[in-house]
Amino acid sequence: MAPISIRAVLISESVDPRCRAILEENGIRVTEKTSMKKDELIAEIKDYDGLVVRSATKVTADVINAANNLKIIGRAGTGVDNVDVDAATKKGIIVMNTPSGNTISAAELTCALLMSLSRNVPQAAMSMKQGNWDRKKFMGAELFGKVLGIVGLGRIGKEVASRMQSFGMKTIGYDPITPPEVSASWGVEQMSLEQLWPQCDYITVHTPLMPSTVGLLNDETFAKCKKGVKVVNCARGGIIDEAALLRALESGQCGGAGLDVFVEEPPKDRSLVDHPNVISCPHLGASTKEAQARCGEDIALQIVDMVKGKKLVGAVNAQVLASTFSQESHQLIKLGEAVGAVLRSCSASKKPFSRVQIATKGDCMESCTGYMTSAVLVGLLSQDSGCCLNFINVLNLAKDTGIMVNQAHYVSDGAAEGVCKVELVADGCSFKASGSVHGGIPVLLELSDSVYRQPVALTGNLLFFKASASPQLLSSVAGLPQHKCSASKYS
Ligand SMILES: NC(=O)c1ccc[n+]([C@@H]2O[C@H](COP(=O)([O-])OP(=O)(O)OC[C@H]3O[C@@H](n4cnc5c(N)ncnc54)[C@H](O)[C@@H]3O)[C@@H](O)[C@H]2O)c1
Ligand SMILES: O=C(O)[C@H](O)COP(=O)(O)O
Repeated sequence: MAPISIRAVLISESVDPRCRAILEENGIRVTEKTSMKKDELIAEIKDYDGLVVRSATKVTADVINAANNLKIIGRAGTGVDNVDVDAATKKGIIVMNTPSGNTISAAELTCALLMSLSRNVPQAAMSMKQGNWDRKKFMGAELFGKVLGIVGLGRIGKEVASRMQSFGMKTIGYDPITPPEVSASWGVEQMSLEQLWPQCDYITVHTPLMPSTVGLLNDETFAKCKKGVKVVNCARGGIIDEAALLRALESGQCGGAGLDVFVEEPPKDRSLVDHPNVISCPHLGASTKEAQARCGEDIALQIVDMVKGKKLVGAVNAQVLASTFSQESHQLIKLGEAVGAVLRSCSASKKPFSRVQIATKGDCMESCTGYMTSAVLVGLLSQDSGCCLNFINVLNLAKDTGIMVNQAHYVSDGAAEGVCKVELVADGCSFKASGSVHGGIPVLLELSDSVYRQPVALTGNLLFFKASASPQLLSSVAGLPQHKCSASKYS
């Protein structure tokens, strides 16, 4: 994989200064422009290869489509719901985040809200500032012995669990991916949401915002909870349905809410913020010096490592790309792309492609199974796609254009060299090619039914000439005397 060149990065939010410093130390020009409106961002983004954001910049499809040079969107933080990841993937742009940099800070704020809810700390502090001394009004309840339901048992959910266990809370939870035995090892008993709702005194959500998590707590689920349940949302606005929460607070079904995040930030509708049983923060989960230093530094280092071709860390939409950063992958990628390009030329008059079958053989090809399909498809589809094709978008493009792609790997049959065989079906005709790497150079071994006695180096410009085996014809094309030419079906 050719190194990804990043010369200019735009930072569109307040990101720790270490981010800029690290990028600049590595020869990347950095511009910081915060609080841009959408139109300003659309106008500005054209000049950059990289964009670094936090949660406030909405990197919509409009912004992405205006970004002709953009190669990376770096999120100095966890949630990427403010980035249209599908649009970025389609355009071949890497989306990268720093998912562990603010875990502890977000977990600590969640715990602070749980404690504040149990003892009315913000309301009492406000009352004191107003000159009152009201001991009765702010009667609280101990957390000790209460049940905390944690929905989403990833990084933050886990840290919240261990901290609240030290207060003597019983922690139960639900997560569709984290195995129950794993969460049990850190003291969280997993169960279905149906079982969880009625048991909880407190519920905290720690899932990403996505269609399946929008409105996890809604009118119906609130009704299944204990009367007076208290809820915390330090994940994303909308995971707890805001209108349902307000109704539950008003009816007393919900006894209090701690909110760090809102569907609209800042929220124009202040009904929740102003409710006496709600304590809220302006999205402060990651707002600590430590978290910001980690996230700012991490995103810059991840970008630099990628540019230097060292490794790819934190990419959320480029799983294939991550396996292409090893030295040995470079020649194999060239091989796949070249075999794809040869087949593209051979089948030029027979489009569209309907099926591509890729088979790799031999131990040395085992490591490339993750990216060989993408490499072949890049070679095959590059000229016709009309967009910049790369390992981030090529599988999607093949799928969108209805090309059926199969890949298989076969263990070595004793032959030392690894082989990559590709069969392409276009307009009912089949085209086949196989290649290998000899002495660091990708070579063609077979093309359709012709086997080359002398492997053909897949470098530079190649002319494939199809004719019946006739030394006279070949000598006239090559401009050489007959005795110096040998011909097969393809030469
Ligand atoms: N308030 C803040 O400033 C702040 C800071 C950091 C992160 N966050 C938010 O917190 C979220 C969680 O962060 P994390 O680092 O723990 O992420 P994570 O990916 O480690 O954990 C998320 C967990 O949610 C689980 N999940 C997915 N769908 C689910 C569902 N339907 N029901 C239950 N669980 C489900 C996943 O399996 C995963 O284990 C982020 O997506 C981000 O939006 C907010
Ligand atoms: O997802 C995150 O990382 C948090 O919500 C933090 O967002 P922020 O970087 O805008 O504070």
